Amino acid sequence: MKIIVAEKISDKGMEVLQASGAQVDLKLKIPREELLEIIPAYDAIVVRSATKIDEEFFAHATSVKVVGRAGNGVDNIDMTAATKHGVIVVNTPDANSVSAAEHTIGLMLASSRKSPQANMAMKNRIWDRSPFTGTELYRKTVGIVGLGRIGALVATRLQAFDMKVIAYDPYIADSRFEKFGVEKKETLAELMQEADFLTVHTPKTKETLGMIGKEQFALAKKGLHIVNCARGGIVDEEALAWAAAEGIVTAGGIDVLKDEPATTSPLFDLEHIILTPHIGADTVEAQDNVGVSIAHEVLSALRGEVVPNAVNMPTLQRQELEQVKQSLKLGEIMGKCYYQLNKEPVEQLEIIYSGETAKMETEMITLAVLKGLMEPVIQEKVNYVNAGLLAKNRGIEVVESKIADNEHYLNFIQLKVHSKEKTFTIGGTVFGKNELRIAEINGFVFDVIPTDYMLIAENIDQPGMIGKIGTMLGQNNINIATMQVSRNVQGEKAMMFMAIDSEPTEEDLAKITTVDGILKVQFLQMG
Ligand SMILES: NC(=O)c1ccc[n+]([C@@H]2O[C@H](COP(=O)([O-])OP(=O)(O)OC[C@H]3O[C@@H](n4cnc5c(N)ncnc54)[C@H](O)[C@@H]3O)[C@@H](O)[C@H]2O)c1
Ligand SMILES: O=C(O)[C@H](O)COP(=O)(O)O
Repeated sequence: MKIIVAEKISDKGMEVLQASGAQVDLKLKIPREELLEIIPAYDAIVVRSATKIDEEFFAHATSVKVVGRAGNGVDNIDMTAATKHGVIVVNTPDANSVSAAEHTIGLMLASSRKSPQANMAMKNRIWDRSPFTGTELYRKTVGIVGLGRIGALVATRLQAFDMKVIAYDPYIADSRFEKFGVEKKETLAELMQEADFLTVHTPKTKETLGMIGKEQFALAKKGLHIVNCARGGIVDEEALAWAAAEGIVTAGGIDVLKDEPATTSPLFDLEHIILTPHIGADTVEAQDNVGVSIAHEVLSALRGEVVPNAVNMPTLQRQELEQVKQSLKLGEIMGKCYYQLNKEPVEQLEIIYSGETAKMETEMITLAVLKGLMEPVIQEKVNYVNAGLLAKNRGIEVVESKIADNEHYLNFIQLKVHSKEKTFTIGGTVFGKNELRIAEINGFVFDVIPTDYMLIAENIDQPGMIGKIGTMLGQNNINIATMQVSRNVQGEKAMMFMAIDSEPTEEDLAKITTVDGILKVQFLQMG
């Protein structure tokens, strides 16, 4: 296993990676061209916010299975491209939140008291108190844009300063505002009109880029203090410069700029706006948390284990994952059967979860079914990350339904795979903790343990069929481990389901079909 660490993570994080036995190459500040040249040799890459992980990167990164973002924001990673290439992106969304929140408050206090400017004067041996009259936070109104992890930490901390906290976040429930004692504002305009201090804590998205612009500043009270410790560009830099020139914004602290690393921005020339070079997460504690967390996540993802913070696939808590683990296996096995038994392209995949399975988090099971379904016929690697997208691209409509009760089984998954001409069905259950069973194929009832090699034969329900097929397989040196026969109407079509110990050749199968009464024989590779 080879892992490249392209941006600095803590020594503790490096130690976790190295202890895994993987080859870990630290390549700080590696030029882009060089990175693209060497990346084909790596299984995983660890980055922070400075490395662009885009389509061009993935086109070169042919062996990369995991991108570890040692931090929170993933706006430097093209998630669509990662998903398309089946690469898992993991991050550490919580590990640096406290540091970012504290830096936000630090910027708010420092800019309000002009501490950095006073420090500069002192270092120039100037003792003059008069330019540094500041403003208190006490009893002022702070407007928070985005009441997520960091927004909420900032809110509770500022309440200790006796500030009135109002927030605008149209994507969260009212209960979250209530939980943090924050007054909800329905519109950004309302927030802008009431705030004495404004701080943004949204991700960088199409919607949030430039969301605090000239129009918003024009609504603000004169003397607004502003902080951006989220992402550069959410507060439009030109607009902020304009608002400062107009006396609308009189203080501010900005940790993030639109184009980083930045040496040009209208903000560099603003006396009352203090700047830091994206250091919100740069504390010993945050970097230790981030480094250790990302190391564990990357290693888990590489081993195909639980990844709690996978950004581009459904995540499950450890307990939920334990619950669905066997259903994932069952779903994948059943999905795998379709193209081995049918040649018609799938139009619609119906997945019916019933009994206890209906109460589970089934999103991942559906992905497991899709993974199994497409793996036998697709050249690209199919995994939980790209299975949904690959199915969509192949025009497969996925319909899930849940039925609380199942007459016969405690838990049951049934697939109805619809092609243009017909519908193939397969159903299965998990007995006890981990006993998988195929319980139905095309209306024939079974109780079969899926094994690596299986044969399915359709035959006329007449005496002597089992003996004939057994003899035929024996002649070809194929041992039957277990066998079940199922029929619905006496004398009509029946089905035999056999677990065999070795893989038959095409010739073996052809010979069996010559047996009188055998209608069809197909081999299934389940493992
Ligand atoms: N400066 C740093 O070093 C540093 C450190 C950590 C995180 N960050 C950044 O801080 C930001 C917040 O991180 P977080 O962990 O709190 O994220 P989060 O996902 O927990 O919260 C973001 C909140 O923003 C809200 N939101 C999204 N779009 C919105 C919109 N258009 N209007 C209003 N609200 C909107 C969401 O509903 C959510 O509640 C991110 O941009 C992250 O990258 C920066
Ligand atoms: O999103 C984050 O986690 C912060 O912005 C920190 O980014 P960094 O890891 O590049 O410091």
